[in-house]
Amino acid sequence: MPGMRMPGNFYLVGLMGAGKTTVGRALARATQKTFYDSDHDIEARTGAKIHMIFEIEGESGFREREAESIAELTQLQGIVLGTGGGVILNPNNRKLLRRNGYVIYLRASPEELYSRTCHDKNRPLLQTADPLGKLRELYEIRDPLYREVADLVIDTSQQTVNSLLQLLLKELERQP
Ligand SMILES: Nc1ncnc2c1ncn2[C@@H]1O[C@H](COP(=O)(O)OP(=O)(O)O)[C@@H](O)[C@H]1O
Ligand SMILES: O=C(O)C1=C[C@@H](OP(=O)(O)O)[C@@H](O)[C@H](O)C1
Ligand SMILES: [Mg+2]
Repeated sequence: MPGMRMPGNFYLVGLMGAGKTTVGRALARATQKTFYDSDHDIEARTGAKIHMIFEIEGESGFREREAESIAELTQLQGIVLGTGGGVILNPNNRKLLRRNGYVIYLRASPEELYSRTCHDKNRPLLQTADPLGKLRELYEIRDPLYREVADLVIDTSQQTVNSLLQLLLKELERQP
């Protein structure tokens, strides 16, 4: 149902390859909200790609920049926010997401996530000898954290970006 206006903010969480950026952009268009992505925000502020920030400042430097970005983006109203997959590791990020928007967890199996991300070089955590093993490890650690912050869990298995969008719009319409 394109063009449907809904109140508030929608925040998308999930692992790398879950579709936060792609589905988030489509959801923003359909709900007439402005789309933001925390990774794009960090790249715009620094003028550097995510993999470059990891190379220069390490994961901890990236996480600091990510927390700054989340603190600012969660002040905005009427947005769809695609977060980075590791955003939920920081308790303050989790608090800000829960407090300021409706949080949607896009779930997928490590195998599906692998098939969606295996050709992309801009995800430094997956540039290892065993990226599928890494995704399995991250899934174990993070799935409970995504569920902790989520108002809605959507299984993205066997769904195209468009069918997910339709499913999401139907679910969101039912919310008070
Ligand atoms: N439901 C889906 N089915 C198939 N491919 C998908 C789906 N969601 C996303 N993708 C593809 O997977 C890749 C990663 O998507 P992206 O939106 O960047 O994920 P994230 O931001 O969660 O890491 C993109 O090429 C995107 O087109
Ligand atoms: O899962 C993670 O820790 C990360 C996910 C990435 O975003 P996507 O989930 O959009 O790929 C990006 O923030 C960075 O490479 C770290
Ligand atoms: Mg993304």
